[in-house]
This record gives sequence, C-alpha cells and structure tokens, in this order.
Amino acid sequence: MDNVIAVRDLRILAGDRTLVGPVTFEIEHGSTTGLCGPSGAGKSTVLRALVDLLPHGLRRDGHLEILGREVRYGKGDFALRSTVVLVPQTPVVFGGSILDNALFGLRHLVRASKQEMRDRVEQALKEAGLWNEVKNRLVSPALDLSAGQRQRLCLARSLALEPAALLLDEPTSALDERSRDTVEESVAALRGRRTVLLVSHDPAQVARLCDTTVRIEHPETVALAAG
Ligand SMILES: Nc1ncnc2c1ncn2[C@@H]1O[C@H](COP(=O)(O)OP(=O)(O)OP(=O)(O)O)[C@@H](O)[C@H]1O
Repeated sequence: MDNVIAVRDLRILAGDRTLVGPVTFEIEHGSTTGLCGPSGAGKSTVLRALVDLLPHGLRRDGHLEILGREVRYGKGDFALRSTVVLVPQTPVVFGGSILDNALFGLRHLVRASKQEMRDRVEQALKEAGLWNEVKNRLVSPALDLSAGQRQRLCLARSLALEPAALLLDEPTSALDERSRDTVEESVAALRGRRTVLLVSHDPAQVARLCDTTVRIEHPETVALAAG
C-alpha cells in the first residue's frame, strides 16, 4: 500500500529549542491512524506542520513527503492546500448559510462549475453523516447548528475538497456524549475509504476508530530513549 504522508525526523523548533520531536511515521493510503501521546508532546503542532500552519515563531525541520514528493511549502504549492486538509479542534463556522459554509473551501481552492461544487458538497455532507439533517435547510444560518452538527459541517467542508489525507484534531473533545457519538459515527464511516490522521486523547476512541497508531513523546523523552 502506498504512503500518503511520510515524515522523517520532523522537529518543531522555537529558535534553537526543540519543542516537538523528532518524529518519524508514515500514513498509508486508506488507513485511519491515531496520533497519540502525552499532553504537550506536540500532536496538534505536528498536524499544523503538515499543513504549513505553524504559529508565528515556530519552524519545521526534517523531511515531509506528501504523495511521494518532498514538501517545503512556499510559493507554488497551492494544490497542496486541498491535498492534506486539517479540521481543527474547534469547528470554524461563520455567519453564512449551511451551504455557504460547506462550499467555502471549494470556492477558494478548486476550479469547478457551480453544479459540480454543489454535487461535491452534497456528497460530502452525506459522507459526514449530516445530509439528512440539513438537506431541507441548506440556506439556513450555519450558526443555528448544534456543536456536533457544526463539527460534521467542518468535516464535510474538508471532504468536499476530496483531499488525499484528512487531519482531525481532537474532533470530539468539545462535545457532549451524544454529539460525540454522531461525530464518531461519521469518522468511522470514512474508514477504509479515506486516509485519516486522528489526534485523540482517548485510547478507547483510538481503539474504536483507528487501524494503527503513531505515538509521539516529549523531546526530552525521545532524547532519553535515544541514550
Ligand atoms: N505558538 C507557540 N509558541 C511556543 N510554543 C508553542 C506554541 N504552540 C505550541 N507550543 C508548545 O509546543 C508543544 C506542543 O504543543 P501541542 O499543543 O502541539 O501539544 P499536544 O500534544 O497537542 O497537547 P494536548 O494533548 O494538550 O493538546 C508544547 O510544549 C507547547 O507549549
């Protein structure tokens, strides 16, 4: 099976200080991989590094390959923005309609006809398990949706881009149990059909949703283990 993402000796640095890593892992096409590790080890920061969204002042060192090509990010990497897509921990929903929110990424990153975009969004909403709840109110404000629905809307927005890999940062951590279950069902439905990297604090959730696990540790722990 081919790798979608390959990371080798990835470090995140603030000046000369290593905040995260080194981390080495590969994400196989069609897999759901859990990214685990203690609080502060750098799970969220690794996801952000993979999509070139590191906070100001942090930088990446080491190798990152996406679909077999070394990635540096910079000018001319526009297509990569829809190749690996991050769904943040807190759903980013803005004050337009449900449809506008679902179309947002497509409108900005993909050239397609209106009908094609509409079809892709419908398919993505179905895949995210939200279609039946919103199909009769696509023009209603997205801010009327519940927290779990908002998270699934963000999932749909990303799925509509048909990314090679989807990065989910603690998608259920801010949700009550019922909403958590609906989001989990959506992530479970992607298994084997999409390539997913899922950050989760919850070993039971990782066991439920993931085929394989990558564990990252604090830099001091990595250094100790290396002797
Ligand atoms: N903007 C920043 N500036 C400086 N340090 C940062 C910044 N963002 C994160 N860090 C540091 O990077 C390290 C990794 O943080 P990160 O949030 O990625 O960990 P995490 O494993 O996702 O933690 P948690 O499970 O608690 O969410 C931590 O030491 C954190 O303090």
